[in-house]
Amino acid sequence: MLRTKTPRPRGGRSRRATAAGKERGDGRSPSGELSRQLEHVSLFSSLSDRPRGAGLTPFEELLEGSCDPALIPSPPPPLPLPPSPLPLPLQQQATPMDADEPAEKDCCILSQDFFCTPDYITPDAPQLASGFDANKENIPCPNSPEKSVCRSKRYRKDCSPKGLCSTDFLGNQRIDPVQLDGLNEDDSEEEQFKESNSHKRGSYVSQSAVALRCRAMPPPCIRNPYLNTDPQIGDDVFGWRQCKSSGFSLSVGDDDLSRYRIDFHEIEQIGSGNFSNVFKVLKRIDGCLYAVKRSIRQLHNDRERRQAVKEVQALAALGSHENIVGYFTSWFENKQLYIQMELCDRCLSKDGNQPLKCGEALELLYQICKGLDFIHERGIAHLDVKPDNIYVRNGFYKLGDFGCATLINRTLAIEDGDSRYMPLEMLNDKYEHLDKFTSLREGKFALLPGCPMQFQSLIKSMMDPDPVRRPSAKDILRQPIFEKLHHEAPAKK
Ligand SMILES: Nc1ncnc2c1ncn2[C@@H]1O[C@H](COP(=O)(O)OP(=O)(O)OP(=O)(O)O)[C@@H](O)[C@H]1O
Ligand SMILES: [Mg+2]
Repeated sequence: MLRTKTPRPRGGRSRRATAAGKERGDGRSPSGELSRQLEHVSLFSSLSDRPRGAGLTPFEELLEGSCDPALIPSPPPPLPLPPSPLPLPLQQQATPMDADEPAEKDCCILSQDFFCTPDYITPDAPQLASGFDANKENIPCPNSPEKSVCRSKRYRKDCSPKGLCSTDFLGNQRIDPVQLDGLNEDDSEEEQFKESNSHKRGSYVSQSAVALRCRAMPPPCIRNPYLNTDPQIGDDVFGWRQCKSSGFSLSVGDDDLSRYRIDFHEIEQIGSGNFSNVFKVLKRIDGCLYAVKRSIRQLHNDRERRQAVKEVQALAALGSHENIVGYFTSWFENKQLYIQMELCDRCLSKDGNQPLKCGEALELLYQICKGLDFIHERGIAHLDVKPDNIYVRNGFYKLGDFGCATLINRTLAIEDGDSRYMPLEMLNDKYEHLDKFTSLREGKFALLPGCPMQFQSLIKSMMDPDPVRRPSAKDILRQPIFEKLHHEAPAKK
C-alpha cells in the first residue's frame, strides 16, 4: 500500500516541471530558470549526438568557443548537488553535470527523476539512493532525503540477464525484468503496466516509473466484506466497475523500495505457519517492538491477493479487544503480504511441555471465549482456533491468525482451518454453526487431573459432535464455573 502524495503542480520540481523544462526559458521566471538549467544539462547529450557545426544555437556556440559571450545571458548558477554517499563509479557518472568535465555520451542521459523533488518521488523511500544498508540503522531522517545525482534507467551491462541487479544497494534504481508471459485476466495493474511499457522500452521498465504512475493514479478503495459500508460511499469509490484490478498491485516491490526494511529493523523470526513467517521487529520511527507476519508465497494474481487480504480485513473490521491480537497496518511488498501486529510473548503451543493447571485452563477458556464472543457479535467466525493461534501477552490470552476468518452468515467463501481441530460437520461441508467452538471431533479426551467435574463436562460439551448441542462462546461465558475466577461480570451481550 503506497502512501500516495499528489504531485505538485507547475513550479514544483515534479515530472511536470521536467516537462516544462523542455520549453525554452527566459531566465526571468522560476520555470525559466529551470528550463535553462535543463537545457544546460541536456545539451551535452544532444551535442554529442549531432554533427559538429550543424545549426548550433548561440549557447552551443559559446560552449564550442565560437560565439560572443555577450550575446548569451549569464548562465544560472549550477544546480546544487547534494553530497552523495555513492561510491566512486556512480559519482563519476554524475560528472556530466559539471561543465568543466568532458562529456561522455553514455554518461549524459540523466533520469527525469533527478529533477523531481525528493518528497515527490520518495515519500515512502527516502533512502532510495542513499547507499542504504538494510541491516544497519543508519537511515537518515525522512525529512532530509539524499538523492543520487544520476539514476540511469538503462539496462546495465554488468548485470547478468537473469540477475538484472535484483537489488542495487549502491543507489541505482532497480531495473526489473518484465514478465511477458504468464499474464492473465487476474494479473495486476502493475504487471499490465509493465507489459505495456515493455513495448516502448525494450523488455525493462523502471520500478520508479511504476511507482510514480501508481501515485499519479491512486488505487481504488477495497471494500471490506466484514464491514457494513456506509451507504453514502458510492460503488464507484471501490473501483469494482471501472477497474478489474483491486489495487492490491500497487505495492512497493524491491529491497530498495522496501517499506519493511525502511520502517522496521528485523530482530528475529519468532514463528512460522503453513502460510507465513512471523518476525519480531523494531519499528524505527517509534522504537517499539511489533510482530510482522509475512506470507511465505508470493501472491501473483489478484485473486490470491484478495484471499490473503481477508485476514487483515477481518482484523481491521474487528477493532481492538484485549483477547484478540492487536492489528496495526498491512501492505503488499514484493508480492507478499505484510501484517504489522502486536507482539505477543509466545503462543500456547510453545508454552513448554508443562500442562496447564486447572485454574490456568479455566482462565484461558474464559478469555478466549470472550475474544470469540466479541468476533461473533460482529458477524465473524474464526474457524481456526487451536493452540498455535492463541498467543499470550502480559497474562492475557489472545486469539490470532484470522487467515480462515469468514462471515457467519456464509456470504463469504469458507476456507477450512486446520483439519485436526475442525468439527465433523464442517469436514462434511456443513456450515450452519460457524459460531460454535470448533475442537477435537471425537468427543473423547482424557480427564483433566485436579479439575472439577463441572469443568470437565463443559469441555466435553464443547466437543459434542452435534453442533446444535455444542455451546457457543457466549453460552460458555454464562457458565457458573467462571464466577469463581473473580471476573467482575460475564462478557456483555
Ligand atoms: N503477534 C504475534 N506475536 C508473537 N508471535 C506470533 C504472532 N503472530 C504469530 N506468531 C507466531 O507465528 C506463528 C505463525 O503465525 P500464524 O499462525 O499467524 O501463521 P500462519 O501461516 O497463518 O499459520 P497457520 O499454519 O496456522 O495457518 C504462530 O504460531 C506464533 O508462534
Ligand atoms: Mg496459525
